[in-house]
This record gives sequence, C-alpha cells and structure tokens, in this order.
Amino acid sequence: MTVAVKDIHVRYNVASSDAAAKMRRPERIGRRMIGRFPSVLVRAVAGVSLVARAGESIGLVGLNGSGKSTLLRIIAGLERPMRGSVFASSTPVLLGVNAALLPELSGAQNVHLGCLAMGMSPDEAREALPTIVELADIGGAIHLPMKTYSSGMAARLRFAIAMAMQPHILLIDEALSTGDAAFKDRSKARMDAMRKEAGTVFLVSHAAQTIEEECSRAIWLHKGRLVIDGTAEDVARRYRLYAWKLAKGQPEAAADLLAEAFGEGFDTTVHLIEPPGTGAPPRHANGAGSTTPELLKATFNQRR
Ligand SMILES: Nc1ncnc2c1ncn2[C@@H]1O[C@H](COP(=O)(O)OP(=O)(O)OP(=O)(O)O)[C@@H](O)[C@H]1O
Repeated sequence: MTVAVKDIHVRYNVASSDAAAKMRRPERIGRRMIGRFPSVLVRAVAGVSLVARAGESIGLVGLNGSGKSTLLRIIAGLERPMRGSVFASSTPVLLGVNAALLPELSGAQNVHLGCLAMGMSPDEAREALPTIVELADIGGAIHLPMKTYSSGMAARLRFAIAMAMQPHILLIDEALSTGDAAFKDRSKARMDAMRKEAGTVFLVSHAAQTIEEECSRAIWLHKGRLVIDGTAEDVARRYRLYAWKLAKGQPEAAADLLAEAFGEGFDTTVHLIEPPGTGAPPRHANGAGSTTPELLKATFNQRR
C-alpha cells in the first residue's frame, strides 16, 4: 500500500458578502471595525477515507468545488486537515496547473528552481537539466521566459520537472489537460512506467473519458464526501450520466443517480498499526506535517 487516507475533514471559513448583506447595519459596522467579517463555513472535504495500492492509477472526479484539489493538497502534505490523517510510503509529488514557476525566468532557470524546491542539491539540479529538457521537448523555447509559453508548453515543463524526482506517488491536478496528443502519449507512457515500478498516480480530471483512458480506479467526490470508489469504467460511466442529466436540466434524475451511487459504494475504514519502537510521528499524522515520509502500517476494511 502506498497511501492511506483516514477520515479526512477540511473546513474553511470564508468571508461572505451575502452573510454580510443579511446582517443588521450596526452589527455589520461593528464587525468591520474589529476586522471580523461575516463568514460562512465551507466543508471542502467531509470524512474521506481511502487506501491506494502500488501500481494503481486513481482518478478523482466530481463537480466544481467538490473537494478534489483540496484532497490532493492534503495528500501532498501542503495543507493540514482539521481532522484525520494521511500516511504515505514516500513523499508525494504534486503536479498542479499553478505549480510555482516564475514567469519572468526562462524555462531552464525554472527547471533549476523547481528541482531545488523539490529538495535536490544544486549539483543534482544541474545534472537533471538535460533529462528534463529532453522529456519536456519544447525545443529552443527552454531559453525563453516562461511568460511567453503556451499553456501546453508550460504543462510539458511542469510534468518533466515533477518526473525528475522519480516520484513513487504522483498527484496530478488537471495539469495535463492542456497538452497536445503527442504530450499526452508521452506523459501516459511515463506514468505507466512509474506505476509498473510500484508507483501510484492520483489524477484529477473533469473529463470522464480521461479517467477511463488513464486510470484503473476512480473516486467520485460530491460536496466533500466520497460518493463511490470503484473501477474507472464504472465510476466514469455513472458520473458522466449524472453530469449529463444536470446539463440537460434534469436535477431530480441527477439526484437519483447520485443517491444510487452513494448507496452502492463501499465504506472504507482504515486502521493504523504503529510499528514497534518508532515514537516519531509519520509524515502527515494528524495533520502534523512532519517531514519524515515513513509509512505506518495500515489495514483497511470495506463494508457495504
Ligand atoms: N483556500 C481556500 N479557502 C477557502 N475556501 C476554499 C479554499 N480552497 C478551496 N476552498 C473551497 O473548498 C471547496 C472545495 O474546493 P476544491 O478546489 O477542493 O474543489 P475541486 O473539486 O477541486 O473544484 P474544481 O473542480 O473547481 O477545481 C470549494 O467550495 C472551495 O470554494
């Protein structure tokens, strides 16, 4: 097993102009004076548990705002959950559309920075450059500022930088969606090779077809809850039909499909077994965000 996610909850308090508008004027003014603006509670992830195994490619689908990106950030250890734990067998690498590259710098300079940010030494970063440039395959553009890149060129470079770390757990947040057909083939081949070497890929996509083509398993999230965890084919088929009903203006039919999927899903319970003699907390235990990426043993049950 490569990743165990145990009962994750994430909530955000978000300032709301609507909540402000519904308040009486004196209260609104009072709150503004003390800098406490009216807010609403958003449940981004509500009690998600899952276990990922070596060799799996797991798609995450769901409507906008269903919690897919938040869950990936939690698995990557970039954010702390309010409750719950994540355990990983090695450091997950998150490849997102917003990966922090600097638009004024050239592609090559960004490769260097990206490698350093992922923990390579300056020498290792210099050594990695030719391999990254070859995988990105963007020709002479590697010496031009990144602000001049098309979204597909930037996606190629980000993917190549992430793969340079030879991750065993790769988290991809829509970052490949802008690539052309050749890039999609190349990136799929690299991800397949990675999975064969006992790696795991998580892939967020709005396109059910991408999930079917690229993943062996899929998870549907809705308002932060896990609706169903199953084969990519089954989950993509159900989600596609649901989204189609919504798009056709048939919310009742869509709600029935959602309820049916909730009803047929499995409940995953993760039990964590502390290895003897290790007092140190694992990587994301209880959201502690410590930096040792060791795995605690986890067992899991799935109940209807
Ligand atoms: N940093 C944040 N601060 C406040 N609210 C947030 C933050 N990040 C996410 N949210 C809220 O959490 C919920 C889940 O967002 P998230 O980005 O995880 O969804 P998503 O499924 O990835 O959406 P999309 O498909 O649109 O990318 C949304 O309601 C969003 O508004």
